[in-house]
Amino acid sequence: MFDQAIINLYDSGEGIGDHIDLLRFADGIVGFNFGSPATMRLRPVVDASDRERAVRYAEELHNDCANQVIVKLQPGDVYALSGDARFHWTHGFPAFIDGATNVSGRRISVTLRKLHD
Ligand SMILES: O=C(O)CCC(=O)C(=O)O
Ligand SMILES: [Fe+2]
Repeated sequence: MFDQAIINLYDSGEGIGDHIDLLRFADGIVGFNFGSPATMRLRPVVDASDRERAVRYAEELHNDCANQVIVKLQPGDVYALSGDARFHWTHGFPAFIDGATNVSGRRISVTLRKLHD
């Protein structure tokens, strides 16, 4: 099903901004969380019907943030993004949350994806 794995390394004070993964990747993305616990934030984008636009401008197109979903990942946890969560919601790991670093120590993530044929 998957044909690639990306490994990301985050030190304390680092994160990844809200984004939608590129459309060249198929639906169904799986991520493993190792090392530090970390908080993932998902937010719906306004009018995600145009997927190209949603991917390109994901950071500016956030809808009502009260609608956001916070997922607290422990070491060894696995998450999956598919359907709306993959195409119509952004995901990100803020560097700081309420003034505190999201990652304490080092975090390693492994993300599995499939490129469209
Ligand atoms: O570090 C993670 O778990 C997420 C990485 C990610 O969203 C990405 O590489 O597109
Ligand atoms: Fe991503």
